[in-house]
Amino acid sequence: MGWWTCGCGSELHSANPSQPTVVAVMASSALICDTEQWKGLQAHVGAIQKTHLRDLMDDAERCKAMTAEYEGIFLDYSRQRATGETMEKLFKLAEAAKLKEKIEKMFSGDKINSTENRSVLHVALRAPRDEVIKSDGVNVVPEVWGVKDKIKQFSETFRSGSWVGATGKALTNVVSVGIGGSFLGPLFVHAALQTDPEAAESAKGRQLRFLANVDPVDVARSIKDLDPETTLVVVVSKTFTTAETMLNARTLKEWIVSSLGPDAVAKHMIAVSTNLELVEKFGIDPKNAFAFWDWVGGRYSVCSAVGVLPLSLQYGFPIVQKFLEGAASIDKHFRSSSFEKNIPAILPYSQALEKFAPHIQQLSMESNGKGVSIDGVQLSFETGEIDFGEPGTNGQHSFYQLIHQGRVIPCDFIGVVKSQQPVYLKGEIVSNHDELMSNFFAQPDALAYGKTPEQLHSEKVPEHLISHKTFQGNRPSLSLLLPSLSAYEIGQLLSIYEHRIAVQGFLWGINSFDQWGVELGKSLASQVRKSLHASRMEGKPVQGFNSSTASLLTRYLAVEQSTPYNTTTMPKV
Ligand SMILES: O=P(O)(O)OC[C@H]1O[C@](O)(CO)[C@@H](O)[C@@H]1O
Repeated sequence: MGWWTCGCGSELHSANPSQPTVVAVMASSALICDTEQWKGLQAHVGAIQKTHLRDLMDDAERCKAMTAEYEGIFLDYSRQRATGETMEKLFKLAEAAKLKEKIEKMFSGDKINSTENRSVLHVALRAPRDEVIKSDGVNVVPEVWGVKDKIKQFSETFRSGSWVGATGKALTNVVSVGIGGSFLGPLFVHAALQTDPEAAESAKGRQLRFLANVDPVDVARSIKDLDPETTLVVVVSKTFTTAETMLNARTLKEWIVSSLGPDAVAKHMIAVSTNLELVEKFGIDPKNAFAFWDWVGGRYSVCSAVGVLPLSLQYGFPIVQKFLEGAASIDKHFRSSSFEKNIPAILPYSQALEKFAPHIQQLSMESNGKGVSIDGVQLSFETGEIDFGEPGTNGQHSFYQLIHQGRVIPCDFIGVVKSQQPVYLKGEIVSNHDELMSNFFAQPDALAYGKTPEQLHSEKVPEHLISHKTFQGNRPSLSLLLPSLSAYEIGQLLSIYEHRIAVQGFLWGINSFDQWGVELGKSLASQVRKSLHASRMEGKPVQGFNSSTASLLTRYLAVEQSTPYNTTTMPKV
């Protein structure tokens, strides 16, 4: 597994400075930007912008101080445009935002997702069996372990070959159907485990695939070369109403039924949901349904049956349990360490972001892309980040030019000391992993230092191309170095970023756990769906849309599709 870089659109201190009255203690509906601490930080940051990272990096004491370590995970944030004074001011800001209290409320099951009146308890999903975490006065940990025990048992039966399909054959392939949080988290963990030697050994002879997008081409990809006889479909949906997931689930049901008959569904389809009634209505045996709870946000659900079930089918429960233990270790660190030493609590100050997987993109952008405070007050500063990234050196051959000489985009570099798959070729200067990591160590300095006009002169760059802005550097980043990347560290990494995103939301004073925005697109798609149906089936003209959408739809409908509407057609690939 390599390393990733990440970007975002803004920095904390670029918030709009025109704020109303200064208040020292925040009233419940006051914005964080109205506090003295925010304004003090803003003024300080304005001053620090004048100091180049080259000069900040000259101070070895400062560099040493701007690090944190936990269980061998090492964070170096010295390439942030910040000093010890900045950090003090940030921690004061955290106090003003009541960060400690908010973290405690999350762990204690308070209904901090106030718009949905829900606790936010993904930490309970990885809590040890004897821990007590209450929501609505009820300890949820035994319920969590009840589902985990059921998954353990089911996955052992499945993997041992005792669970047989409709034709008596053992099942070796799993297609997990789900989208958003019901897909991206499990995909990330699967991608990371796939190359871990221990996990790979456990997964020998098995396949785990995902079907998320509603494009029929993706259906074709997900079942290419699979035989329904040896395939198990896991339908994963918190609500069991998501249009894309349900259509994909019905499509794979048809794939199974048309080949093995209707009774095969009981052996070839299982589900994960909070809505067990709808699971049963769909035709899945309730015995083969795995529950989770409304206090688990979709995008925070990878540690529930959403991830634990498909991953246990592929890798076995013991490996997945190690992943959960890794996440739990960070939960403990996050809850109990002082902010100065607290890795997830320090990360957000950098305002850089990761995309070690598209999972983190959803986690961050769906959580913190908000325009009002948790009390509904319009924000006068921007929240949220635009997150993107690439594994290893891929980004270097793609978007890094923008980061080096174009916009300032703070980055996180995530590296691993021990490769999952070490390679060394006799005669090569370095091992393949050292080659990868050479770039991990070099890029942050290239971003921080850039090139001075003197250097450019000595490189004989034509005079007219040289200015202090040619390659100015001063681009912030942070480096996170993990000892290795086994299931345990994968869990740790996940938990670090989950908490990092929560801290950002707590500081900004927003609700990171609702997602009203995405609902609008869904309801508009539903109008289009009705219109397409009416036009295709009843020849009705396109109506009720603006002229642009109407003409796009008319153009789309003008071309006859190769799938007639009244017969079932399946992918041919
Ligand atoms: O698990 P469900 O209910 O199918 O929802 C899938 C995804 O849709 C969203 O609600 C919106 O994209 C996500 O928050 C969620 O992860």
